[in-house]
Amino acid sequence: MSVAAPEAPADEARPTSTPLRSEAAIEARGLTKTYRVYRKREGLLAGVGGLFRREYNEVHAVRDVSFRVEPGEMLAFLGPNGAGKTTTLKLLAGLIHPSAGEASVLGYTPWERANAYRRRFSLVMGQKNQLWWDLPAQESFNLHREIYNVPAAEFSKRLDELVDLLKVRKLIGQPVRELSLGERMRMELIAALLHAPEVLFLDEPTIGLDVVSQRTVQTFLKTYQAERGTTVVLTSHYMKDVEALCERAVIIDDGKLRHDGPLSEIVERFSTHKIIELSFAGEVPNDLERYGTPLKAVAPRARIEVARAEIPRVLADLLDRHRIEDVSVNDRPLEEVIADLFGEHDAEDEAAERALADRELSA
Ligand SMILES: Nc1ncnc2c1ncn2[C@@H]1O[C@H](COP(=O)(O)OP(=O)(O)OP(=O)(O)O)[C@@H](O)[C@H]1O
Repeated sequence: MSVAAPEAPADEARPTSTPLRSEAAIEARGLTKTYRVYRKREGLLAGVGGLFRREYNEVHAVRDVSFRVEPGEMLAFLGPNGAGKTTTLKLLAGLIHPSAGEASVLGYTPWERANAYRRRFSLVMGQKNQLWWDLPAQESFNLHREIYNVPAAEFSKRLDELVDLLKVRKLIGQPVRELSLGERMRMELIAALLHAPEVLFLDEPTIGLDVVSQRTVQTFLKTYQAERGTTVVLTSHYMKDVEALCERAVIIDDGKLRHDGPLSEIVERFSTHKIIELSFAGEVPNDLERYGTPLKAVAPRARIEVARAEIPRVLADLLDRHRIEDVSVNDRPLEEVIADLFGEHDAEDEAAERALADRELSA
């Protein structure tokens, strides 16, 4: 006689879809999200008609994206504005359903929204305030303790460590609306980490922060992640965050995956130019444009940006025509390569402006 095993409570149930390969902390396969956006038609008549027969446009936010994140890895998830980064993170956090494809995070299908999964990850969005605006952060932390069922002793210990690491002990009793953007982001991070998630999705955690706060957040994330082995997916427009924290990057553009590999390969793969640095024995010649684009430098040194394919010819020409004491050929900084790739030369200004507008809206 066989006895049916009692059914696991829906909450705790593991995903029922076909298990994906291996023990990756996160795996996305063919992840696709298409939004349907109501198309408003011009004119009164058309508007009235639209009440009866709605027309929609499709926005292909994420198209057939596949990648893996290993346990304990910190992955940079990069792309220009509107590339589909936030949508991907929302899918992985189970906030929205995909139009097609599969994903597995810690063995769960995110959009099945098992409570057991919710307790094991956190999503921090730099542009969204998740704490109670009018209450001290401490109150929001207490609420998180209740929601996530964190035992009191563990909660106190973690909170103690986090406030020290993020240097906000004196501020946790102050209403959140009185905090600076940098202080508020540190509180957001604390709230996100109080239940010790194994996976952390960070969407622009340093957006709009001043350089000092940016560095505090970076240092904190680095220390915390190294100690806890948390798996992190980080989106950021600040390449300094990315360079400080991640070794591997996935790049998406227009919803499609364009690169998945070491950060160092990005420069190799996408940089069309290199920089020749020269130290002249005499005067710096005034016809450097013939070799490429001269960059700022102090005599007797000079820097020229030169197309990669031209480097051997330009070097030979320079050495032939001038007395040169020292020469080196260097890659362009990652920040510049990414900015070119995304056509976002003023990404930092743009990000700061967006954060400011966001702050004004929520104030
Ligand atoms: N709820 C929605 N309804 C319709 N379209 C949406 C919705 N959310 C996002 N989109 C669109 O999907 C595309 C991808 O947006 P998403 O926010 O994922 O990009 P992103 O890479 O995070 O951009 P950013 O760096 O600017 O935050 C964009 O064209 C955006 O306008």
